[in-house]
Amino acid sequence: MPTNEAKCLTRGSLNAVVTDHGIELLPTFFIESEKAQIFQRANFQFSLHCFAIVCKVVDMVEDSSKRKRPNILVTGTPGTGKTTTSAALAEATRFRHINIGELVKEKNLHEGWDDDLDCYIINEDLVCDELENSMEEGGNILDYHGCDFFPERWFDCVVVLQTDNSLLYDRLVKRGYTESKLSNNVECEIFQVLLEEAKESYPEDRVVALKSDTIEDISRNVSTDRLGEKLAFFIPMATKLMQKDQCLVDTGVLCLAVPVLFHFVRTWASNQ
Ligand SMILES: Nc1ncnc2c1ncn2[C@@H]1O[C@H](COP(=O)(O)OP(=O)(O)OP(=O)(O)O)[C@@H](O)[C@H]1O
Repeated sequence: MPTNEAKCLTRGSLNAVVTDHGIELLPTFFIESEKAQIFQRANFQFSLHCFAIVCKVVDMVEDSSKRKRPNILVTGTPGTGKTTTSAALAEATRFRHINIGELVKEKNLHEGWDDDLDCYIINEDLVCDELENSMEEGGNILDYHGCDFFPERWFDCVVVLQTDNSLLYDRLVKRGYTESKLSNNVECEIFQVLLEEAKESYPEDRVVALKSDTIEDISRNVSTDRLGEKLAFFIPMATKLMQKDQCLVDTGVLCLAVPVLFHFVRTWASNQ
């Protein structure tokens, strides 16, 4: 198995075949490199260990798909509506809304205040450590105006909100932003900095850019009509993932159980 394949693929199948020597497990299971080594040495003869192997396979299937629900990152320039959209999305999906700015403040995940930028200097490592368990579990909507320091594996979808420059300007003025903060953010929007960052940090097919000019845009972005078009997997994906996981477990067990049973019958018959 080529190393790159072993590294990036985590699923496949493991077939048990009855031979003259007993049962051999033939791995076509694409797994992480460490686990791959176990199976590269495969051609396991059937023995009492077989039961342990079956358990291991089932464990691995479960392991490789621990996340039963997707994680979504909602990003964009400040003022594009991340918090408003994430809150609405959380209500529609029943997922957890995590506002990174709030989390940083609440849990002290920063290295002090930056007077020039007028915000906390966040400690990215502390933030990632804080979130790791929840992200592994899935079902999170992260809301932050940056996206390049989160692990790529965390997200199934990265939504980049975009707002017309003059509308954004007005929103930020209403917030009382200083002139330099205003122009920084509007420039950031003009040059689509967040969209570029998202495309560089995540596979393109996971990145969705959505217009967020009006309240109607927000409701359209999280409505079921819109789900059918762009975000269809937000709600159904959780169910699909669970069905797929169950199916993989079932298939793994079935692939092994049938030949194992056959072997027992054959051994029993030959002893008669
Ligand atoms: N699509 C929209 N249409 C109209 N108003 C909006 C829209 N999105 C956001 N707003 C308004 O703009 C302001 C900022 O919204 P919000 O806090 O959701 O933005 P944000 O991107 O999360 O900002 P930040 O990054 O600073 O937290 C709020 O007053 C909100 O009501």
